[in-house]
Amino acid sequence: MRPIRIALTKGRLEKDTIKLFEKLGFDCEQLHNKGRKLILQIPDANLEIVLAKAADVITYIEHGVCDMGVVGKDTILEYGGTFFEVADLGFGRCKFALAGKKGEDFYAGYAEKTIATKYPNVTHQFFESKGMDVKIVKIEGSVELAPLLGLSDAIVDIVETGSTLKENGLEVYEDVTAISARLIVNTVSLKLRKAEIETVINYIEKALAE
Ligand SMILES: Nc1ncnc2c1ncn2[C@@H]1O[C@H](COP(=O)(O)OP(=O)(O)OP(=O)(O)O)[C@@H](O)[C@H]1O
Ligand SMILES: O=P(O)(O)OC[C@H]1O[C@H](OP(=O)(O)OP(=O)(O)O)[C@H](O)[C@@H]1O
Repeated sequence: MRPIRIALTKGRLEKDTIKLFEKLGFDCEQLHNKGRKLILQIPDANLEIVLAKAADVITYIEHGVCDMGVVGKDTILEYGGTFFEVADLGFGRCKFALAGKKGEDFYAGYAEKTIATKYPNVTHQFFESKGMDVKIVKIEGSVELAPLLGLSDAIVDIVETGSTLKENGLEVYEDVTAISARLIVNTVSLKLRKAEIETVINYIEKALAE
């Protein structure tokens, strides 16, 4: 049987996830010296680590080719899917916020608003919950440009330190939802390899409580 596979979101969540694995006592030598390798071993724990883009972590878990995953709540809210969300890992903290040019009253006037975002589903749900019709424009990155260039009235985007907004003359109008990294598990794996997966979850929960 193959080792339990954990899909790890590349980029901002990588360092803190490795720190957590080290706290569990795992040998993370391969993770530290990965070079361009995408599949790495934690030999002493019989775990295999797969490095993937955020949305792909969910895809690999849903298809059952990875058993567990570490992914931001932002990705879970945007892409959804069938899996168990078993723990809030407490790192990767940031938030979704509605933001726009400083000093403007977003809710003034009756004209339909245009919102630019990398997260159309989160944005749709946010405005639907307010009973407000908006036009959503999908942007792939540096979403802050959209209101500055006059493409949108506001953005829904991730805010962490707030520096990107501040340095571009923008401000938060309203918080949408808090975000942090989550541990997710394939529903079938949790049944078929229950003991092994629960051992990892228990280790993680113990480390988080320390
Ligand atoms: N300032 C931030 N901006 C974006 N994501 C953040 C931030 N702080 C924490 N995160 C978390 O880190 C996760 C990974 O973000 P990262 O920017 O590394 O990859 P990404 O969102 O796929 O972006 P890119 O397409 O630029 O690689 C996000 O899904 C989110 O949960
Ligand atoms: O509040 P801050 O600490 O400034 O962080 C928020 C910024 O970081 C993210 O962008 P990222 O760097 O991932 O680039 P992107 O816009 O190309 O996605 C996010 O989309 C914001 O632009």
